[in-house]
Amino acid sequence: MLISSSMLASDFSKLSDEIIRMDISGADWIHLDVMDGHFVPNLTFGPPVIAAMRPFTDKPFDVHLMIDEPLRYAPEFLKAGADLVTFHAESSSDPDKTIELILSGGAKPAMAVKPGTPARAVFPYLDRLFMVLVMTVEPGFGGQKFMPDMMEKVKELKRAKPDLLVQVDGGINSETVAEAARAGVDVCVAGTGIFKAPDAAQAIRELKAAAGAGRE
Ligand SMILES: O=C(CO)[C@@H](O)[C@H](O)COP(=O)(O)O
Repeated sequence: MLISSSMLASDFSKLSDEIIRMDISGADWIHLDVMDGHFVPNLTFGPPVIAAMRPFTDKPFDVHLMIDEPLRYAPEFLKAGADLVTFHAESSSDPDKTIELILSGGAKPAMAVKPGTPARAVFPYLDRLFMVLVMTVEPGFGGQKFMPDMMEKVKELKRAKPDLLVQVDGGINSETVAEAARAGVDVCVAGTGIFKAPDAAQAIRELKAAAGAGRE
């Protein structure tokens, strides 16, 4: 199980230290939640802040765009150093054009579905997607409860394309990570469970161990 640590739960007053802390704690990817106040009822950060964080780690930047117009803004996120760009099936941008743009910028494209959106919304694009993100909470805020019903979507996606990476995001802890692993999830986003733990490295190790046990 890969762990993508969500900077949404970090201390924003010391982002460079927090990135370094995740780097040395064993996070596989750094998850960056971009919210525009329209697509979701919250605002976070944009390309300049991501570009400022970029020099502090070589780990992949996993940028989750919770914005209305990913096609319009994706070039700025590519320039800021995004390695993966995830946009939502519910956004107003054309998915084919958005995928093309991300690929032409040298990054990996992914699509996300909110809890109320069926997995089949991304089926037409699966052949060009590196990953699908199944939201396990309503996007917008950290610290919410994992929705176990979403595991059906994970299984459906894996049946449709077995080598697709499936990511889940929201409410991940040592119990829910095992449930996700059993369903076939490859990447878990975790914010609160890592940043608020007394020892982030231990929290990441525990998540990975629990996922391993869940798969057995
Ligand atoms: O995208 C989001 C929320 O919209 C997530 O990345 C959360 O930030 C995950 O946080 P926790 O549930 O682990 O606190």
